[in-house]
Amino acid sequence: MPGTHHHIELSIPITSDQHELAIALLSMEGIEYFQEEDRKLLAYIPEAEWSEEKETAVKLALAALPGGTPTISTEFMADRNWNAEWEANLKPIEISDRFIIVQKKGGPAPKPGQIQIEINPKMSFGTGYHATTRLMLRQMEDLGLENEKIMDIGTGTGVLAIAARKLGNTSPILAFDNSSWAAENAVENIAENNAGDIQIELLDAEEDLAVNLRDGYTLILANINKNVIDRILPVIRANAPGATVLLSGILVYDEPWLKKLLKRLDCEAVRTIYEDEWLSCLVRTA
Ligand SMILES: C[S@@+](CC[C@H](N)C(=O)[O-])C[C@H]1O[C@@H](n2cnc3c(N)ncnc32)[C@H](O)[C@@H]1O
Repeated sequence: MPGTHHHIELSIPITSDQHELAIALLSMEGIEYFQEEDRKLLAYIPEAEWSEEKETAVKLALAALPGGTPTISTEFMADRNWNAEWEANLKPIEISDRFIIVQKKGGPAPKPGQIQIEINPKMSFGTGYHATTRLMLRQMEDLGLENEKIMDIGTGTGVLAIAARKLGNTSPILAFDNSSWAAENAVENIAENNAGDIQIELLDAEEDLAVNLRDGYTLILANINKNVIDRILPVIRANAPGATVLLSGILVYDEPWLKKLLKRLDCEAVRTIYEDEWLSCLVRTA
């Protein structure tokens, strides 16, 4: 894939009980890559997106933390082998009785009936360490998605597409992301899990959705964020009538906004589940 992946690392000195809130606040600023450490949170922004305005926006967002904006330090991070660094930090994470996510090398044996997904996340989102991913996986468990034609919007590590295959889905899956890093990583994770025949593309949901939806997807997975969902749900409603849409990446504080959006689009919230300050909503578009 072309392009480099230089990043700015923000080091935010906060205790781990503040990580979830800080991640939520920063994700509203479009920041999606985090690493949680003992006494700090590290956040990564592509170099091209870092500016004085962005720095001000980050500081303003973090002002909502108890104690106010912490002193943030920044460091330029040249493209490098994130793989090894993430692997060193990751621990297996049990999503439910049905799913456990392990890093590439090893992990505990799954319980009877439990599905093991191996994720080597590099810098992509979707390690299972974030509540929004866990909520998606838990929603998917009992959907009976064997024959659904699935579109996975913002696939990150590819974790949801892989999970769908491991739940017995055998129909076409299109998984895409607008980050080349994620798209590359998803391809590797799919191979690692022998979850073949998943089409991975570098696409932007806000530009390329309508044309791809014409292929007749019946289940659309979208763990993204409020702003993108606000713009793409009407496109899904118009171009994939009757499809089921599984949403995540929405803060509980934004549930009233979601309800209004669904009402406006004449969609039904079939099941909403929660973890920490996040929710996932299963939506029927007709
Ligand atoms: C919250 S992560 C979800 C990753 C994974 N699906 C999961 O559930 O863990 C959101 C992903 O959406 C991607 N993304 C954000 N905006 C997008 C857009 N407009 N089009 C395509 N992908 C987008 C990000 O690069 C990121 O990988």
